[in-house]
Amino acid sequence: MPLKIALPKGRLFDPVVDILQEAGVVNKDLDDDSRKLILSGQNGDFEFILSKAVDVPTYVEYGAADIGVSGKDVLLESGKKVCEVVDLGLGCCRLVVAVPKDLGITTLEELPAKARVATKYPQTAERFFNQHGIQVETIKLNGSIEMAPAVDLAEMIVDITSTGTTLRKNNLVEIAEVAKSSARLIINRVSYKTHYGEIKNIVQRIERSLNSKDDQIN
Ligand SMILES: Nc1ncnc2c1ncn2[C@@H]1O[C@H](COP(=O)(O)OP(=O)(O)OP(=O)(O)O)[C@@H](O)[C@H]1O
Ligand SMILES: O=P(O)(O)OC[C@H]1O[C@H](OP(=O)(O)OP(=O)(O)O)[C@H](O)[C@@H]1O
Repeated sequence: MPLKIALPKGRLFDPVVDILQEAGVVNKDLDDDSRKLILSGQNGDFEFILSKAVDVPTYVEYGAADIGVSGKDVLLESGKKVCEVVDLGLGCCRLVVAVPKDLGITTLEELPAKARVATKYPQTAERFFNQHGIQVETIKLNGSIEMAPAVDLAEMIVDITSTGTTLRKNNLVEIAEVAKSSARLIINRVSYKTHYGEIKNIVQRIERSLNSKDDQIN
């Protein structure tokens, strides 16, 4: 039986495939544009499941995939029970609270009571505001979150920022950091025991490859 690896389509796909190729886990080109969603590895040793990024932890938790790659942001939000084994150091971004610049708010304490927060990450946002003793109403969106305050859907947002361009272009300013995120290698808890040798070998090859890259940079 080939090991099943769930890969996120979208922005993480190419850099993740590069890492797997550098580690010698994959030695053929994988294409996420071919409409084919299950791809086989070179010697029938792996099967690659091409999933929406947000669904990878689900495939891995249920054992439909033994291994997967997911952003930490998605892992935090999903609450799925998987083993998180390697920080791949890509897809680096931060989950932040941001408000319209012209409100002049700079801290969480200045937020209006029961403010509405638009976000793709309602669980993570709720948890964060609860921890800070702030009551909010979360409104779940699936994209273009930065638009919400401008159209009076919400007073603030919790979303990913990387370069800061999207916040700036939409007249928003960050007032707090919720979490840092990067892509993680995750393993199904049962597979990690039943296929320990094979999976450990893959993990070590990826870690060695990442370390040798770090050595070349330093
Ligand atoms: N601007 C960014 N810079 C760096 N990493 C990012 C950025 N935006 C998102 N990410 C990371 O990449 C992961 C996948 O994002 P991607 O946009 O491919 O999927 P998505 O958010 O599910 O979008 P879609 O709904 O279009 O599939 C996110 O979960 C996050 O960890
Ligand atoms: O700080 P920046 O470098 O501008 O990046 C941040 C943007 O990147 C992501 O959006 P994405 O392109 O995935 O679109 P989305 O709105 O559909 O999530 C994220 O949701 C932010 O909107």
